[in-house]
Amino acid sequence: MGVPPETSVHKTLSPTLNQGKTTSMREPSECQKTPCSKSEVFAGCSFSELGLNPALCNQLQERMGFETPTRIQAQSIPTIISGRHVLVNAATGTGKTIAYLAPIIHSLITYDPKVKRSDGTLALVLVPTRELCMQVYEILQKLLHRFHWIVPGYIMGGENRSKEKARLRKGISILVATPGRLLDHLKHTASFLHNNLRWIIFDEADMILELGFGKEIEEILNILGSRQPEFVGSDDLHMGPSVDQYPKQNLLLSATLNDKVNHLAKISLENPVMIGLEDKKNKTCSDSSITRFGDSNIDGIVNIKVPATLLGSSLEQEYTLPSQLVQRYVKVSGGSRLVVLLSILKSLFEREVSQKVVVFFSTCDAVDFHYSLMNEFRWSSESELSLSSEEQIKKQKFIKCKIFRLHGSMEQEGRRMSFQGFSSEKSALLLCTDVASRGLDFPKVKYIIQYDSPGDATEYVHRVGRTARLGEKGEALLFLQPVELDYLQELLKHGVPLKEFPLHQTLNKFVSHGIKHHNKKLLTPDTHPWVSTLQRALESFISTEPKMKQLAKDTFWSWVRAYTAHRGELKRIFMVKKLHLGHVAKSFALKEQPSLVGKSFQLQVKKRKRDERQNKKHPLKKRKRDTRK
Ligand SMILES: Nc1ncnc2c1ncn2[C@@H]1O[C@H](COP(=O)(O)OP(=O)(O)OP(=O)(O)O)[C@@H](O)[C@H]1O
Repeated sequence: MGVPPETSVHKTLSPTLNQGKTTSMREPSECQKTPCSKSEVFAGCSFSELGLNPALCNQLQERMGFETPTRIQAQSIPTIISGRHVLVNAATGTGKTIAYLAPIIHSLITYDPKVKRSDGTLALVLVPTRELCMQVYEILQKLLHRFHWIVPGYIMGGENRSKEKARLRKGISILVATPGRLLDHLKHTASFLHNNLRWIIFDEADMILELGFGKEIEEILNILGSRQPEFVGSDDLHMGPSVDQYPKQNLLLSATLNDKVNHLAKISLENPVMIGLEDKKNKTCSDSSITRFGDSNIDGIVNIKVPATLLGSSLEQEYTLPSQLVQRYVKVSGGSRLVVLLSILKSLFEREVSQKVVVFFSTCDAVDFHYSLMNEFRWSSESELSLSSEEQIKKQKFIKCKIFRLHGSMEQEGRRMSFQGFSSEKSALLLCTDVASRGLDFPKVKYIIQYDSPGDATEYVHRVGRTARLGEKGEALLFLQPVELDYLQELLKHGVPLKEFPLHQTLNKFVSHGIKHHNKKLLTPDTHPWVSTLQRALESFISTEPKMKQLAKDTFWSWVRAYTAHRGELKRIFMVKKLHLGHVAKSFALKEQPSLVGKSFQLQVKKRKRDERQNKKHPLKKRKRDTRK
């Protein structure tokens, strides 16, 4: 294998580890701004000015249609080419994937002699979810179209291990992987060659750790010999490759950072450059200096001492959200939630011919229930009671659009089809859990609805980040019950202010036949005739469909269970005892609250106890919401 051309840059680096030191790399005034329109997302330079190989620049332009780099790409690409370890913290949808893939491909293209499959894996991209794994792999395939000798590949949970083994045996130059499956192959696939590994990239680094993969990551770093020496225990020393043939470079990227990333940064990054951190954090760094785009003179970058925590506490982190994103909340009591959700969705899909909406739920059951309900519930604008049989036939789907679902309990093939189907549709609705909240780049999503509130502000940021990407417009709506309104203060602590959604405007659009005129302004969602009419229709539908009724009951139980799973400060806001469970039942179109003493509920309780026992063993995997990735 050829000698990497950038190694000379490394000679200027201190050969010793520089733990606790980072470098701030900022383009004057440009990276100070929140991305708020296309002109502020993109940099004022070309890909070739960043020093990228001309053939790769062509590929970016012709195959991908990318004329200009984004600001985060303009900052990251030259720094990564220079060989420095990097930590990138930038808003959702700002092009972080190309920011790390382009410089790695650039470096691999320039290897002389050329990279061969027998060199094994040279770059490893770690991602938290299977969908993100597929997405990064697909981008890689496009980028590498002209560079057939550099082979992309992926390994992830849910796939066939033997087929993966065969692919690894042949050799994969750039490998995208989920942590569990990667560790499995590192331990059990002898033909997986990785001693030439040069790059490890943690995409959505905080999520990988949030999911409880901390131990796996440490083990992976040990096996790959990429853990920083002073953090390697004596037992681990034998695990890495005997000779570090080429300089290693690790990259961490995420739109949000947390305390656990501090630890990962410490054990995996050597003297890193920090890109995209907000002003506030840099102010804590006394002697930061500025490096311009394309400046690979790393002597010009001053290392800065950072406090004990590299990134500050996640409890106080201010998040950067695209400012063109319209963020609102809607206050709805439990009993009217379902009708309000369906009404908002109906009006969104009637408003625009091509509309893409994502709705987040807390549990897999909730996704399945609403998916079945929205597909099966039929409606006519006439009042239910006055319908003749002929009119019954005219009843149509309430929300007329393609509906997809995505959650962690689905079969792999179903997940793949939903992911690809929703991505390729021009107009569609996706019902999902947080499995879809990270990194997924569904084109043209205009509206995000958080029907069940997110765990914490970080999750909020990632969920809404599925819209308003790359300077595009987008709207986000958070459902809150009156007793949950303190959550707005939680968001505000992180610099996320929300305005109230004018719900009456949406509800007033719907005519409810046979109901006498009210003063519309005085109506609340709970007293609105449209809400009660639709609620009655939904309850009558559920009561006549035994399967749906059982699903509604199961969903009610698991929803209550998930509601108790909020952590820390949020426990104070989301308290089951503050909820009216009869109203919660109405939100599943049940006329009565299901018993909390029945057989099914006992099964749920047993499951919760089992989870709690597991949580004691694995404290990081605490949430009972859908955390399966
Ligand atoms: N230079 C560019 N010009 C035009 N489009 C780009 C450019 N770079 C990336 N994109 C597109 O921008 C979108 C967002 O990119 P990407 O998914 O990498 O963002 P991200 O910052 O990783 O987001 P998240 O934090 O949500 O993971 C993608 O559709 C990608 O193809």
